Amino acid sequence: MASDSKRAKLTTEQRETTLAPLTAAGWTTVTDRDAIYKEYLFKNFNQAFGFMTRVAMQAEKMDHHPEWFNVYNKVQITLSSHDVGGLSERDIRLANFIETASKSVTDQ
Ligand SMILES: C[C@H](O)[C@H](O)[C@H]1CNC2=NC(N)=NC(=O)C2=N1
Repeated sequence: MASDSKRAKLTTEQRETTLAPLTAAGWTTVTDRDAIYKEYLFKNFNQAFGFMTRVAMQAEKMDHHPEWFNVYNKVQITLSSHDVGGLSERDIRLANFIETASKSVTDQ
């Protein structure tokens, strides 16, 4: 049951409660599909790639992977659950992890 709901698309009510803090943090809903998006800017490539490394480890742990694009200090991320064709709890969990990871980026 719990794992079923994690696999299911978010309900309207879940969207209102779980997406609000992410929207406030700069995530937007994608217009042409059921997905969320945010662009992160870091100081340099090292910071961007360090951040991506943390996210990659977590994504692998969760078996839930971002669609992303990186050029130098810019990382553009889209999250969606391909198996259900839209947003699920896994996207919310990964987005929240990504937010935390982005804040702990420091100079190496
Ligand atoms: C076989 C494996 O469990 C699936 O392909 C996983 C891997 N990572 C995934 N990532 C995302 N974003 N959506 C998925 O549906 C998904 N499915």
